[in-house]
Amino acid sequence: MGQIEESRASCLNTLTYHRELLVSRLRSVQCILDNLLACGFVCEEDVEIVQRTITKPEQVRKILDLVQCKGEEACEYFIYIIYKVCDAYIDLQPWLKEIDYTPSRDVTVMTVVNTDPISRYCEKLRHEMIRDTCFIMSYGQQEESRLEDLYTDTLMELLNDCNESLGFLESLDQLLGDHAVFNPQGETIYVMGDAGVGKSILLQKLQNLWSKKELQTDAIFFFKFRCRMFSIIKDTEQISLRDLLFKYNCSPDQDPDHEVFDYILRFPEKVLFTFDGYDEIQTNDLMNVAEVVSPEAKAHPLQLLVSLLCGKLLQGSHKVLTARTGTEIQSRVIRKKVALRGFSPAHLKTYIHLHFKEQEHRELVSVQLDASPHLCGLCSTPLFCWIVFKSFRHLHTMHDSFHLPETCITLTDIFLLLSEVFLSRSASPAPSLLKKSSRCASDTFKAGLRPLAAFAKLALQVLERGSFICSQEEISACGLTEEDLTLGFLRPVSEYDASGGPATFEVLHITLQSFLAAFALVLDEQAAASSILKFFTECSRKREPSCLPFDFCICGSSESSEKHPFATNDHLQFTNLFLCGLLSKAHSGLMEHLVSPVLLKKKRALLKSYLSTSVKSHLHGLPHYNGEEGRKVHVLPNFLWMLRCIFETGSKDIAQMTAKGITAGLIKLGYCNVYSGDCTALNFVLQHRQKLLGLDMDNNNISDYGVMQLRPSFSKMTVVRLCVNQLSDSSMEVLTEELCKHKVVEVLGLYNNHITDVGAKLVAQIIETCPKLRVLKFGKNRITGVGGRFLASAIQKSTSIFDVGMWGNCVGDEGAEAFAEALRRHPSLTNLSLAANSITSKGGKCLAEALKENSVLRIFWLVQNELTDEAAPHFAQLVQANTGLCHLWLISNHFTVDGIKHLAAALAHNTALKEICVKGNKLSEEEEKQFVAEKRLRFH
Ligand SMILES: Nc1ncnc2c1ncn2[C@@H]1O[C@H](COP(=O)(O)OP(=O)(O)OP(=O)(O)O)[C@@H](O)[C@H]1O
Repeated sequence: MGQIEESRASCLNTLTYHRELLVSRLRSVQCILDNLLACGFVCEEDVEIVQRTITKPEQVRKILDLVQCKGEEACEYFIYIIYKVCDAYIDLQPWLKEIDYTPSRDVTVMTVVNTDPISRYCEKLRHEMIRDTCFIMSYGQQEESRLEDLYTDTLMELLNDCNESLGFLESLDQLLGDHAVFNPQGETIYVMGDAGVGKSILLQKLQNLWSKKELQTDAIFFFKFRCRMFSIIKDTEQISLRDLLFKYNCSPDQDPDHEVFDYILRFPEKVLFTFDGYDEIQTNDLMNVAEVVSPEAKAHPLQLLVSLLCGKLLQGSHKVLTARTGTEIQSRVIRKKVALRGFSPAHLKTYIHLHFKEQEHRELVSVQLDASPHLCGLCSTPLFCWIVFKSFRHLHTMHDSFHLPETCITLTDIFLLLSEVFLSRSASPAPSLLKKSSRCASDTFKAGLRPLAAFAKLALQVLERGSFICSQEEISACGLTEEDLTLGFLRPVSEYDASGGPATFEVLHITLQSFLAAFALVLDEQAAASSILKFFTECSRKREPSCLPFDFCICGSSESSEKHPFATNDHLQFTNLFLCGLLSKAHSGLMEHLVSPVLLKKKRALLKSYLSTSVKSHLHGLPHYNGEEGRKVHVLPNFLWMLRCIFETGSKDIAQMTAKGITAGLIKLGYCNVYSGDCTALNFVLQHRQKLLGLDMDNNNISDYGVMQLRPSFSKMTVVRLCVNQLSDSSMEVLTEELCKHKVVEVLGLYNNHITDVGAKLVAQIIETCPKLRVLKFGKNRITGVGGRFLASAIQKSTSIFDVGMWGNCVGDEGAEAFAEALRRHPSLTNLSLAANSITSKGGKCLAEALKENSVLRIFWLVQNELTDEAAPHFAQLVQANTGLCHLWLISNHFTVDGIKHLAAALAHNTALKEICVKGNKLSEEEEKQFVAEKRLRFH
């Protein structure tokens, strides 16, 4: 009791003693008053008196006077409020620590209600965010799926500023963390990915986790924006940062003193922003928009956006920005970069499980997918996967016999399926009545032609004026009724208009808008037939972006945004692609029901002739250069779009002509954002190739499905470069079968994939069987000593191989010993890297001993291993043996000055060695200096 008394007495004293500090730091007066009133420590009149006082410090003084005169209990309760509502009294938390405050048992039974505007606002934000994010955007308007029921992880690859892979994110929490930050000054986390890969859904998941307090972050405010909104606002409209935050998200209630905004300005690090779809901003020169530095100033929302991204406004706030791949963004603002790569095979399995509740459906779909790697490739893009699954479910429910198309389904097929689902919904009263009826797609399209044509016309109109949004008037002008809107092609949008203006709509997905626009071009019987080519012309006018990794980062130049306002023109490319699909022979059966066959034929001929001419001129104009592997050509992303279009047309003639037109011996498609679905298109062309060809597809996203699609083309491939492509052992099975059958491969690049010892055994088979194989790049996989043994033993038997890269595996001493055996008197190997392979002195000794008998090896990399001075005498003997070795790389091992002395002494007996690099070993700067005379011993 005595102790409690003492602590109570100390609360009163504490308030007196720290009065000045409390007066200057206590801000949220209302919450204190509300609680004091609720507990009866003050009365209504007291509250009024305090509220009548004008300045905040005066109000605090009054409250302090009141509680102090009410006694110790009131004083302790006063401190307890500050302790409990820590968000609102963040400035006083250090003070509580300083006075070592712990609430007494008596006070903890008292209730404290958080009526602070900041906390209330955070609650409101979370509440609204939960409401806005718990469902995945409804495509059919009738059905909605809960995000948590359907969200499936996707591959999230971390990239550096030159777009080189830094591995994969394991969870969404890591997105906001410091891992893989390459520019600490930048404040924006940049998430990029192709159409439909799940950028918006990823943000939605992030928002949903935050709203449920399940995201690891200190952010207590979360503002979400869709970028297309920024350019929809009139040029003349000027708004303040406060309006941007509060009008376009939610606004604080009962905050007469603007405490929420003040708090945001004071603690920007508590704020998290997401900006979705930066590519959708329609402005000519986004990079040169004038920045705003004052939070009070009014400016166009785009200026506010750019200023937020650059950290001129709310510096220190967290920002996640998404955009389509290829969108140009100033690298100085980017903190870290993540590329979304869609569903992996394991993710796809999970998604099947989540999507289909019925076991029968799950099994049917799995069987059909297993039979078609091409379909799996397409389904690695979540949007396409969703459409395929949704169509399957709908059509399977309606018609007993529905199966997914078996061979070579195209993107056009996928969007036709979606349209059929939409149209059939309106036509069919209840699925059960129709069950077992046979499906007739052309009947569904014929019956739905009026609304379909109207939606298509609308989509084209909107696309032509470079927009994604349409008004109610435009909708009516196209002849669409309220009932048509329920079909599912459009959805209402509210977030663009803060003032509650008339309703606007958007097509459910931009890619669907492109599809509908293409449909309109085909259906149009009024315009000249040649108008189908308008977007081709537009795309070819645009500056061709480069595939090179570093070019992507160089931006900010005004020339990049030429005539067309969009940052990328993917949506136009997609329109062209769908046009090719709709005009293909494969779809003529359907299209002839919808448009006059004569006109259709005319349009098809026009398209074919255009494609032929442009493929020819494209291939002709590509820059060729001579490299080690012969005459090369580095193709540009436009070439990829051409391949996609050719595949959609299904025209063997054009494919043949393209295959013939490739005059170079090697095509480089590195960093071109090729995904697994594209490999079918590539194969469609390459299968017509007679001559041998090298294919460099390093740094793409083709996965095992892509390799399966390329299977027939491997017969002609001399160079197979598939580095950084997420390949697993199953790809090695395909490669081994094909390459060993045809035996023409000379270069095999498999660096940085997910290959294990199982795959290494298969690759060993390739080395043994292919007599022309010269180069093997196999670094950064998951090879241990076991796999190392297979490879070394195969290399031992090869007489052609001269360059082997094994950097960054884990072959250890077991692998080192095997490689030592292989190297002893090996006839051809001149360059070997066993860097970063956990090799200790034991393995190092074996290697050095064996190499004494090898007179062919010129470059030997043992960087980043665990060699110590114990191995030094053996390497010294190797050096002394003067075998012909020119470069010995021993960087970042554990040699000390004693070990290096051995090497230095041995160099005196060697004439062939150009250098031994020993940087990053265990020598001080002073110790390194004693070797300055030996120029070939390099520490830098
Ligand atoms: N992680 C995921 N889990 C489940 N479904 C997903 C996921 N990601 C995407 N989807 C499905 O794919 C559809 C399209 O995804 P989303 O709109 O996020 O693509 P996007 O990358 O933003 O495309 P765009 O660049 O064309 O706007 C979603 O509506 C959803 O049905």
